[in-house]
Amino acid sequence: MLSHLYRSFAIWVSPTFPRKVMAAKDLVENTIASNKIAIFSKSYCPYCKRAKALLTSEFPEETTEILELDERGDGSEIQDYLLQKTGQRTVPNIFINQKHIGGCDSVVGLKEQGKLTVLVKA
Ligand SMILES: N[C@@H](CCC(=O)N[C@@H](CS)C(=O)NCC(=O)O)C(=O)O
Repeated sequence: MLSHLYRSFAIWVSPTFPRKVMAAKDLVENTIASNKIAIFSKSYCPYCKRAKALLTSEFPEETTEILELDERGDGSEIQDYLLQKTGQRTVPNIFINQKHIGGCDSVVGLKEQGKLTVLVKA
């Protein structure tokens, strides 16, 4: 418990902390802005695998970027920023046409309701 508190404090007082948070914010916003489909994922996550498979097979022609947060040094800053932006901490965290969609359940639900293509082609 004490070591956890110390670690949190050490991160907050670190001179690189504000820079890392800003870099994560810019990266997330640029990824969303420059792609039709942006998927913030973790490589081992089954929900992510399902959502990635669905979106890449349904829309292979669309610009899609997938960031695997567990394979990056800045993954936790990205996840923190996504929580701040969307209220969602879990992955996958998906954006289509710059609109926040949610996770795997949301994408599968939209597909089942026949609403996914409309969102992507908007
Ligand atoms: N209902 C969610 C489930 C997503 C979920 O539980 N993802 C796990 C990874 S498999 C997660 O984000 N856990 C917290 C974390 O990795 O920080 C969805 O459909 O996307």
